[in-house]
Amino acid sequence: MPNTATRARSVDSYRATVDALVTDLPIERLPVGDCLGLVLAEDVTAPIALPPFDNSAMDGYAVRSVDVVGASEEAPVELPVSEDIPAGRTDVVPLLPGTAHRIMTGAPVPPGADTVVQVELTDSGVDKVRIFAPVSLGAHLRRTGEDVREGTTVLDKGTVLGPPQLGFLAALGLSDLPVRRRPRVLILSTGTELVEPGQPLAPGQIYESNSVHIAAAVREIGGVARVLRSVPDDVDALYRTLQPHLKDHDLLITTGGVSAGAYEVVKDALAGEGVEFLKVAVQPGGPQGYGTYMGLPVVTLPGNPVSAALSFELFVRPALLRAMGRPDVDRPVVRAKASSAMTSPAGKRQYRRGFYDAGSGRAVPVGGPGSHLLAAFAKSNCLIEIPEDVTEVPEGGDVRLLVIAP
Ligand SMILES: Nc1nc2c(c(=O)[nH]1)N[C@H]1C(S)=C(S)[C@@H](COP(=O)(O)OP(=O)(O)OC[C@H]3O[C@@H](n4cnc5c(N)ncnc54)[C@H](O)[C@@H]3O)O[C@H]1N2
Ligand code: MOO
Repeated sequence: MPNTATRARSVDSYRATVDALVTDLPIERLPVGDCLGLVLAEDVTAPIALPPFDNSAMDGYAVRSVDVVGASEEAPVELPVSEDIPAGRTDVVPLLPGTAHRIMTGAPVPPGADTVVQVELTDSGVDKVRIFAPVSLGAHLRRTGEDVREGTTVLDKGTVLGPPQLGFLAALGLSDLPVRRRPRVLILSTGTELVEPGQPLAPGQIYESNSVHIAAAVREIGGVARVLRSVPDDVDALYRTLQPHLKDHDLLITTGGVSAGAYEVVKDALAGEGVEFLKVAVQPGGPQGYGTYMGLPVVTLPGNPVSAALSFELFVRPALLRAMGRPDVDRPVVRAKASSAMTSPAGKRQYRRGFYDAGSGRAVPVGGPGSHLLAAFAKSNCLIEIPEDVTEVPEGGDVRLLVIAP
């Protein structure tokens, strides 16, 4: 008697299941330079003002504006230069009326000065300077607190820390930040046919690529990926490989060995050990598994490379981003016109690899629906979503896209 298929879970329901598996990551204080892509766990208050002191925006001369009124090419104003103030000078020497201090960009403006004359408007004198143009009061001064006032909230809890935010927080003197730490993801590929890239390939063997893709996808969102050497279709080898690493990770991702064949190593090893196997109504990515093995949350992805990648994209990526506290768990969605007709199986949500051209508003399917078509995936920038109740999309039909690359 043929195996009767149990009803497949919907994409949305399975996404919620995987989301619930991955717990929120703990809050830690991490060095500011290690926080790229992480999320602030508390509001940040400015411990100092920015700029912290009045300083010059130009290389030139600090003066009193009244002393240079009426300066021109024909009638330059000459002032004695009594001090030289490079950036970093920390002692304070007031400017006396009728004198100038030579000053560099970023150096503190001396008390008494209210204006900076840029060097190009002078003869660059060292002991005395001739000024050839009038300068308006306050020119080229960067005032204390003009950017940030001390004690104000400058970034809110929940802010994603990109280069501008990190540079700014460093400028405030913050050496470490309260963030949800990176998820540590353990990755294990399975399959006796797999060979590491760089090694010779015997007939019947293929290069192992899933772990490279999944690890890169984990790192792209700010996670820490640890890739184990792939295991053959041997349950004991799988247990032995996993055992030493179960403790220090937040999630285990396996690929392969979850469908209906005779050598399904992941299913054989983990079914009954806290991991449940099921079918999801999606193509690619039908056979899936999830659960907790020896205390470690596990997601078992199907082995076909596009299936594994899409399963990560649809189910695991949003769960990890949410656990990191990221507000932006979903890919940008756009609507476009299909450049050619497509078919899709009834009752399954299909994700076709595609190329979205924002200029024309068209989505071009790249390659077919097959879950082995890696070259097409590598040339795609979007996933074309064909809903469960749609079996045919006509040329020019309206489609929804997930934008996955620029
Ligand atoms: N009788 C059935 N057969 C299959 C079904 C089914 O429902 N009934 N489902 C098919 C679908 S859909 C998928 S997806 C695959 C999933 O199978 P597994 O998870 O058991 O994956 P494997 O059989 O181990 O591998 C599938 C395919 O992918 C290649 N592979 C595996 N791992 C890697 C890797 N790390 N790097 C590169 N390529 C990899 C492997 O060589 C196979 O060609 O099952 C279908 N079959
Ligand atoms: O569901 Mo499989 O993942 O289509 O190739």
